[in-house]
Order: sequence, then structure tokens, then C-alpha cells
Amino acid sequence: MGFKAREGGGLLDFLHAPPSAHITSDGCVLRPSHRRCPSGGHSTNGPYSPFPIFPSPPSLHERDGKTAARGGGETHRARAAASRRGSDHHGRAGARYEVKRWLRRSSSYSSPSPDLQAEAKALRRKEGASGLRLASDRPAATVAGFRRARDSAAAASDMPSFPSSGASPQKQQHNARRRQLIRQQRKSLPIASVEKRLIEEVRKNDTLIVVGETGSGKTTQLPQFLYDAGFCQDGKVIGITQPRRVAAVTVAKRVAEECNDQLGKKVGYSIRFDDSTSNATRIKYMTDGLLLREALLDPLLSKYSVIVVDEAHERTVHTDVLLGLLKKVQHSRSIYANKNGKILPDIQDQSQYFTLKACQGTKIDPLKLIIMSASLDAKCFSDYFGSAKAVHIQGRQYPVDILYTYQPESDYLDATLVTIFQIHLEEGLGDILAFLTGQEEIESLDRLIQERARQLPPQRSKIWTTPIYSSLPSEQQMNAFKPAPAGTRKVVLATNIAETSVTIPGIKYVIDPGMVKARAYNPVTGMESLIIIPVSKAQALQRSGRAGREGPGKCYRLFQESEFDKLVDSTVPEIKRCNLANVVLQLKALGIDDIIGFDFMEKPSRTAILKSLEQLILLGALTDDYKLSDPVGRQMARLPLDPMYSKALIVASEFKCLEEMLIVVSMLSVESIFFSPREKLEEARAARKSFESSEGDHITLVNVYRAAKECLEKSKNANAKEKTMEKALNRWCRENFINYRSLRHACDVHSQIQGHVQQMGLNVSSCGDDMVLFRRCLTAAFFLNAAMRQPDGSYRALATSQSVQIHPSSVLFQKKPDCAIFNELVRTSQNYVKDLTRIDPVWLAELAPQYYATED
Ligand SMILES: Nc1ncnc2c1ncn2[C@@H]1O[C@H](COP(=O)(O)OP(=O)(O)OP(=O)(O)O)[C@@H](O)[C@H]1O
Repeated sequence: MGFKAREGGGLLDFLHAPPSAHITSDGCVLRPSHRRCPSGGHSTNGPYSPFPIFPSPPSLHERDGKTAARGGGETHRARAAASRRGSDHHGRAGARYEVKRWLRRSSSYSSPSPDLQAEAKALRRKEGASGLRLASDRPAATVAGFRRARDSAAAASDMPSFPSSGASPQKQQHNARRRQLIRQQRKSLPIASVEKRLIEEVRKNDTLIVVGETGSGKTTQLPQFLYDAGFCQDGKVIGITQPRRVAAVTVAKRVAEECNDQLGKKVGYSIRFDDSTSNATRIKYMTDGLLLREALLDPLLSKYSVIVVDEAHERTVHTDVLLGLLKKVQHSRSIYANKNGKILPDIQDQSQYFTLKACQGTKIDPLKLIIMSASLDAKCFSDYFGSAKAVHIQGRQYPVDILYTYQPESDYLDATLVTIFQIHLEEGLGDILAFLTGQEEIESLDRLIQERARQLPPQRSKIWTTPIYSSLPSEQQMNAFKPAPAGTRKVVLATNIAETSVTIPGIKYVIDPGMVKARAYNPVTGMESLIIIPVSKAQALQRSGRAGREGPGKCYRLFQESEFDKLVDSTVPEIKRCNLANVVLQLKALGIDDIIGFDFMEKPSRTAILKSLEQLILLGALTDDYKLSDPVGRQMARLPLDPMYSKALIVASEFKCLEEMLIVVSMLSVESIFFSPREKLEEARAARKSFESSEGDHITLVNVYRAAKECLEKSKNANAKEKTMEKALNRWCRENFINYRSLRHACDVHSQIQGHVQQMGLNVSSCGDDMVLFRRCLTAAFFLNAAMRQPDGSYRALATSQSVQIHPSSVLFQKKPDCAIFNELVRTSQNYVKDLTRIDPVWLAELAPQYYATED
């Protein structure tokens, strides 16, 4: 007997310039002194000249073509490296630097150069004499008192810092000084001198596109200008969306402080699973995904007077869907509100009936929309919003020197390591921000830095590394925003979550290896994967913009200048390279039925949309006539998870094993739970064995979670305090080669999703040790991801007929089951499936008859 799946089942010119370039009002690009503008134009931070900026960017087609030509998959990395190796490094003018290999050859730093020794002595003297923190001293800047900006920023990360009535006189004095500094700093931002004209433009135009260089003050200042101009009258709110949670949180904290108010009052933020707003909140920072969810409850987004879509150049899938939705909302609000701002009583438009009915009687004004970024293709956005006006805010606060390597660097991780120490040993004070592609790279570089740092001579200042990536629990992400201890240089190891919007206090040096981990999707096979590819010019510009925010900065690009010119202008919108099931489900839940006809800024391929519709029907979220099913589809749309995971929770409630499925979904939502340091591979393997289930990885994860919980219970029973319990868990993780951070994150996700399912009234019960029942449930949930062993020992993914291999990290790697379900398909040198559970193939036809039939 065999089984088969059933049938049917243009960027602006200035992007090419270093970020310290300026565009003058005649549109001319100015670069730093060694590159004079031919027309002799000059840049100023001063006069603001709003003008529509419509250069001719490369057509989308051309850009896509370029992207395609760079190829796909991990091979990008090799190809990029190969092309760097082969490229000409006799440079054009531009700063270059050498990544000094001596650091690698030398096993210790016992004889630092005499001038380094002198520097170390001087620093010690300075610290001893003044008690100044090493990393807090800043080069003099244009703003009076800016030398202390670091101190203020440092305090900002320990928010809230405004005086309580009982604050000591010193504290009050400190706070007063800090407030004055912030006022001065705000006044010196390029955007400050154009406040009035900017507000005029917002009043005149319903949609405005604002382009301004990184650090010019868009994110923190514009919402405050709007507030001061009266856009929050009648209790209305200014909403600012960010593609990333960390940006929404840190910017809200900063703006609350600038307003001298407590976070959560006038200024707040709202991100998935974390809301810091109140009825008093008028300036609300949030993720774009969160605003989409709000639209499910308030389809006209009636509480907002203005919505600012920040960092729109990122073109995340949420940004793109949001832009389409906002366009629709803007239209509805302008035509359905009567003169008094009330929704018209007589609703003619049937397609809008439910949306408008829900808002009848609400006071509603036209919605102002502002699209913002330092690096966006203004024409493209303007066209989408019916020739909307675009304005450019000139100037940046501080220059950033861009340095390229003389030589191509074939190993960017190694080059990053060397550059970190090169800066540490040769450059002045200031913290370092290095961009890497993911948690694994960050953790291995972190270990290497610690190793090397131990070899530094004792008189050198120390290095403090702090990671920041999306799956890191938020309290740990916030460490990156804290000041380094005295006599220490902070080195922030970040993924692209720190690429836009954020100001990390103390950062003077940015290291950009020029690589990023990005999603890729093949709509024909339905295969989604993560690949490492070169960044776009827009991303490189954003990265360099993280320096030069508190004083002049430097950005070390770990590639040659000729390579920069070859980068694509902007990132391919995520909507064109991801599985759309989630987007389609959200749109359906928003009452948008015609997905193919939806006004996307850039339409995803028809095949990709059809594929996701098909997937949602198979999961039971849509009916056969493509309508949202009730209750399954509605429940799935409410859960902030990938549709397949949402379905797994609903199915598990029926199978009475929701407790176990909650664990699995949480553990799969974070980065690798196990860690295996290269030097202790055997020990790590042995430790892992104690959790392993011969049935597969899902049950293994359940075992880890249960064991961790037992460890916590033990210390709880011994009446340990919370801190001691955490320490015990941390120790247990180290002993068992479990990644403590990932486990902690999984616990957070677990309690949050549990809250959701309980609210939905799902039955949270456990199947105990009945793992056959649990495996059957996994089959019913993940039947679309099933693989069968072939006579030659390889595997075939049943849904796509692709040949795949079991990933070596799976407990089933050696066991070679006949049939298994899996959760992830990774494309490296070949197609690997990860996170597997052995199943009986008969279960497929039994539990997913809509998709599988037995072959006679
Ligand atoms: N948390 C903070 N701590 C210290 N200074 C800050 C902080 N946030 C912002 N600033 C200051 O305000 C300036 C403007 O920041 P803002 O985020 O508004 O700029 P932006 O134009 O939106 O930049 P980007 O395009 O990079 O997001 C920064 O360059 C920095 O000097």
C-alpha cells in the first residue's frame, strides 16, 4: 500500500552616497570633502525645502532582475565572497582600512605598542582622577553640553527617570540638568528647524511621504510636533508603526522621557504580548503587525487621527498589508463620514457594510497618513498613494565616516572579530555595534570575543559583549541599551533588528559585514527557507546610521567599495518571498474577500496567493468557497501564530493534549533549544541523550520543558527566592547543554499563548504519557509536512514531491523512520527537514482524509 497527496489539494540618488552626504534643494548629492559636487552646491542643516522628489529609480522589473541574478540560497554567501575575492581592489577614492590579521597570529598581547601603553596609562589616570566612565566620554560636539549626552542616554535606559516627589536634591538637580540637555539636543536636530513647515504639509496633504537622513529626528520628533499642533484634540491618538518590537519599545521610552512624562501615559507602546498604554496615551508606538490586529476590532481605526508608518523601506509583509489596508481605511473615512464627522446612517456600500456598521455613531475625521524612512523609494510610494506629496528633510546631526576594506574578506565572522579588537586597541572611546545574521553567529562570536579578551593585557580597558536578536527575551534585549560598566567598552552583537530606528546609547563604531538572513519562498513547491544573502544599499545605509547619533561615528564595511556598488538598491519586499497563508487569513478576518484583487503596493504572485488559499482550505480555516470558517478560521486568525501552529493548538484541544502542544509550539517558536559548543561536542551529545525520545524531536522538546519545570519546582519547594530559582535554572541549563535564553523565551511565549487559548475557551488538558495519542495529534495538525522514506534511503516530502534529507540535528537522523511529519524545511547544500516525529503512514489518510487517500 502506498500514499499520495490528493490532487489540487528606485531609490533616491542619495542612496548611492555615503550616509553623511546631503541633498541640496536643487537635488544635487553632496559627499564629504574628498568628493565635491560637480555643480558646486553645498549642504546645510538649515533651510528646509519641501519639494516633490521624483528621481527615476530603477524599475521594479530591473530591480527584481538584479536580485534574481544574484541567485538564491546559501550559495549567495559563497558567491558574494567569491566575487569579492575576484574583484579589483585598486580603489576609487574613499576611505579604506585593513583588517589586521596580526591579532589572529598572536596568542597573547603581552607587548602592546608603546603608544598603546601610554594610552592605557593616560586612561587609568583619567579614570582615577575624575571617576569618569571610560566609555562615557564623548568627543566634543556641536551642541553645548553634548559631552554629557551619553550619561543622559545611560540613564534613559534605566527608565523612568523623572523626579518623584521624594527625590533627593542631588537627584532633582541631576534630572533638571538632564531635561535641559534633552531640550538642547532636540533643538539641534535637523528636523527641529522645519517643524512649522512640516506641520503645514501635513495639514495640506492627507498622505505625506517624509524622507530624512538617519538620526535627523523623524521618529522621535514628528509625533511630538503633531501632538503640539493639536492632532490629538478630542482624545484622538497619533499611531506610529515600526517593523520591529525593540524599536517601538525603546523609541517610546525615549519620547516619554523627552515629554518629561511617565511611559504609558501621554506616550506609550503596544507590541504583541506587551501593552504599555493607557486611556491617556496620545502618542502610541507599536509594531505594524499590532495595528493590523487592532483593525480586526476597529476596522476604521477610528481612534487615530494620524498614522505614521515608519521605516517603510523595510517592506515587511506586515508593512505592505498595512499600507493596503490604510489606503482603504483612508478612503472609507473620507467618504463615509458626514459633516459632523459621524458615520453616515445610510450605508449603501454592501462591501463596507459590516465595517461601517461597527463604527456607526463614532466621530470620525479623515485619516492623515505619513510614510517615513531615511531610505525609501519616494516615487514608488507616491504613485501608490495617488501622487502623494514627498518632502525631504535635509541634513544629519553628525557625520559618519564610511570605511571599506582594501582586500576582499572571505570569512566575515573572522573579519568582524578582528575588526572589533582593532577598534578596541587602536581607536578612541566609544562602543561598537556589529551586525551578524543570527543567534548562532552571535553566540559563537561572543565566545570568541571572550576568549580573545582574556588575552588582553590587564591594563587595557575591558570588553563587555551584549547580544540582541529577535528571539532573545525582551529584558535581555534591553541590556544592549544599558551603559557599559566603568572602564569597559560595550560591544553589541546584533541581527538586523537593531538596523533601523533604534539609538543604542554609546555606539560610535558600526561594523557591517554586509550579510543578512532573509526569508525565501518558492510558491510552486510551497517551500519557505531562510537564506543568508548580501544586504541591500538601503540596509547598509541604515546600519551605518546607527553610528553618528550622539557624536561623529565610523562605519566599517567588511567589503570593498566596488562591492557596495553592486548591492541591490532596496530589499525585495517580504510579501514576494514568503508563504502568504498568514496574510490571507488576516485579510479574510478583516472582511477582505477578494485577495487577488486586493490593492497591494506590489502584488505577490498569483501562484503564491492560490497556494495559500489552498493551504487554508486544507487546514479548515476557509470553507470551499474561500470564506472564513467559523469557529476554526476565526479562532486561527485570533492567535498570533503561523496558521499551521494555530491549527495544531485547536486540534490538540480536541485530542486532549493541548498542554503538550502548547509546549511544542512555544519551543518551536524560539531559536535552538540545545547548544553544542565545539569543544564539548561529546558532553553535549551525552546530555541531550537523557531527553531524547526515540519517537522524535517534538516529544524530546516536551521532555526538556518538563525537566526544566521540575528543576524550577524543586527550588520553589525549597522556598527559594525568584532570583535563586533563576540561577538554579541557569545552572541546570548549563549542565544539560540547554540554551537558557531560548528556554526562558519559550516559557514566556508559552504563558502568553496559554492566555490566548484560555480566553478562546479551548480545553487545556494533558495526555500524560500517552505519546501515541500525541503523535496522532501531531499528524492531524502537520499533515501537510509529511515525508516518506524511499527505497534508496532518502525521503520524499509528500506535499511537494521534493527529495529531502533528515537534518543531522534531529533525533531521528540515524533512526530512519518509514514516515514522519516535520516542522521546518531548510535549504543549505541540500534540502533538510528538521523537527520530526515518527508517525504511522496509515494515520495520514485516517486523520487528514481531505488531503490523503490510500493507493490500491
Ligand atoms: N534613546 C535615545 N538615547 C539618546 N539619544 C537618542 C535616543 N533616541 C533618539 N536619540 C537622539 O535623537 C536623534 C534622532 O533620533 P530619531 O530616531 O528621531 O531619528 P530618525 O530620523 O528617526 O532616525 P532613523 O531614520 O535612523 O530612524 C538621534 O540621532 C539621537 O541623537
